[in-house]
Order: sequence, then structure tokens, then C-alpha cells
Amino acid sequence: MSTEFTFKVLATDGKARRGEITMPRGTIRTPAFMPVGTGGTVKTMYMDQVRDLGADIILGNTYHLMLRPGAERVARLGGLHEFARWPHPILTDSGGFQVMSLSKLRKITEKGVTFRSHIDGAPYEMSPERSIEIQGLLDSDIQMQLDECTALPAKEREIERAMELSLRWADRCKTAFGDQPGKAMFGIVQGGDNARLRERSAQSLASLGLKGYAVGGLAVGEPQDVMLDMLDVTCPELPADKPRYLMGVGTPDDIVKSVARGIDMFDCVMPTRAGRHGLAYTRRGKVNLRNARHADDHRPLDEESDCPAARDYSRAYLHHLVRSQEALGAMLLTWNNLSYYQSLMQGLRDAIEQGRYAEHVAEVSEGWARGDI
Ligand SMILES: CNc1nc2cc3nc[nH]c(=O)c3cc2[nH]1
Repeated sequence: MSTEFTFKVLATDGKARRGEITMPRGTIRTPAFMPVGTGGTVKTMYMDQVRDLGADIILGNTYHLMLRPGAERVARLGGLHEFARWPHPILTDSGGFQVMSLSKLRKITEKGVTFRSHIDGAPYEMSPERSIEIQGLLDSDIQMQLDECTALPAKEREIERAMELSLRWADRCKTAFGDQPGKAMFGIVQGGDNARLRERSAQSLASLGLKGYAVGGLAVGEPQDVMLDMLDVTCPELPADKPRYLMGVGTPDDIVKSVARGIDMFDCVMPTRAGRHGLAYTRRGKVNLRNARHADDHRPLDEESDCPAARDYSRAYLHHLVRSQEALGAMLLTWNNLSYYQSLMQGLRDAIEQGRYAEHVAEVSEGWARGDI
């Protein structure tokens, strides 16, 4: 087990990379999908299940945990790994994105963000330094800089202002994080849908010599081709020997196309949130179990899956659970969805190693297009 944070590229196929991040709490096989554990829980799942599905790392949210139960309380209780019984790596988002998307009366200044909690309206200030302090109290293994994610569409001068502020905050977060060998602080590339600003942001962050780089400011409603175009201009400006993390992405199609452009890490609420809303991801595309067409269908979601949720329960039963709003419905569909996402990632990792990434993507895409029979 490594005492340092290291990243190795083990194989490439075009711009797709098969890599490995080693750190004291474990090894992360890339391309990696990080299940979202917002409030210290991957909703409806036991942590052992999440691990058994192949997740090497999960995501926690600074914003939610600082509001409830509080970062100092989690620290007193031994840190997030102990608190949530997840002994493997955890990446925490810095809170800025959630402040802008969830809190009330928020205000951004050079110093940081001020806002009121969406839970009880209590006032908070979060500076780059406080965000890193909170992530340290959570004992997070990979900590994200505080940044300002511009909602799209936006005027170029607005995108530029937020991108430049995020660069200054990256420098402050690097100073606040200091030197923690077994941990990492990732910078976040901003720049909206503007290629020139993306290149400037990536080049400036790369000059900070960080241990990893996230591509932020995307998956905010822009068309997929705009997101992919921004990856085409951003990834070449990032160091090839450091991990690249595309924040908030995405659908299986988003993921396969982003890996092809050089992305190594992903997080997205889609598999878990969709599971709670009756939607199943399968190798034949999406299946909406709310639909009455499943009411008498005795077939499982996927008879060939090694996940019991996909293999052992009839669609009729899943439809019944979803329609009845039974907790087991959300549990089984979340289990199925995370299992599908992790098997998708394993397939991508294998295909890169075998030098057949394009062929493999064609095969999985054909499965989705065939649709659910
Ligand atoms: C669901 N889409 C999405 N989740 C995100 C989280 C983020 N965190 C920090 N900074 C970001 O730019 C950022 C962008 C994001 N897009």
C-alpha cells in the first residue's frame, strides 16, 4: 500500500487511458466511476454493496456535510471513512457548486462565498481556505479546490471573470492544502463553452503542478457536443501523467465518449437518482419501470447479469414496487444501476488494455440502440 498519491498510465488506445491511482486507502482503477455519496451515504445502498459492485472510490459533498452533521462533528467521530464505514478512498467536492445550486441568498466575493443553508437558513461563509479545512476535517483523500462554476449560456466576460477568480482560488487552496503526501488536491478547469478561456484555465492550473485536474463548468445543461468540444480543447493542455476528472458526468454515452477524449474519472447522480425514480440502466438502454407495459412481464432486467437485482427479480415485481413506492424498488434499481455503471467501466478498462476501445464502444452503443426488447 502506497504512502504517497501516485498515478500511472498503464495502457492507452488513442486518447483513452487505462490507469491506476495508488494512495494509502487503496488503488483506484481508471477510467473510474465514483458513486455519489452526498450526505455520507450512497442513497439506499450498504457501503459493502457499493464496494462489491467494483467501486474503488466514492464522492462526498462538503456543502451537505458541513451543514449536517457538521465537519467538526465528523472529525470528532473519526472522519468520514469511520463515520460512514467506507475505508477506501473518498473524493470530496469543495462545496462551491452546491452553494450555487442549492443554497439561498448566496454572494460571491474575492474572499469566498457567503450563503444561507437550504436546510435552516443559517448564514455561512466559505473561503477557499475554509473549504480545504472542512475537507481536511472530513479526512478526504482527494480534495477539490473551491471554484465558481458558471451557469451556461453566459457572456464571455462573465465566464472570464469566474474562470480567473477560480484560478486565484486554486492558488489559495494549494497554499491551504500544503503538503499532504497520501492525499491530493485537484484544481478545476473552468472557462464555460469558450475554447480560449478553457485553454487559459488549463494552462494556468497546470503551472501549479497539482496532483490532478478536474474539468468543471460542464454538465450544466449544455448539449453533449459542446461538452465534448470543450474536452477536445482542455485535455491536451493538462499534464498527461496526472488524472483528469470530469465533474458531474454522466450518461453511459457521455462516459464512453469522454474516456475517448482522455478523461479518467467520473461522478454522477444519474444511476442512483434514476434508481429512486424507477429508471433502470441496462446494456440494452434505459427501462422505465413505472411504465404499465411491465405489469405482467416475468422476465428480469438482464438474465445475463451477475447482479441479483438485474437477474433475480421480474420486471412485473419491480414495476409493482415502483408503482407502490416501496423502498425496495429504489434499493433494487439503484443496485442494478450502479452494477451496470461499474460493469460499463470494467468493460472500458479491459478494452483499452486490449487496444480495442473503438470496437468495444461500437458494441455497447449498438446494445443501447437496440433498445429494450
Ligand atoms: C451534474 N453536473 C455537474 N456537477 C458538477 C459539480 C461541480 N463541482 C465543482 N465545480 C464544477 O464546475 C462542477 C460542475 C458540475 N457539473
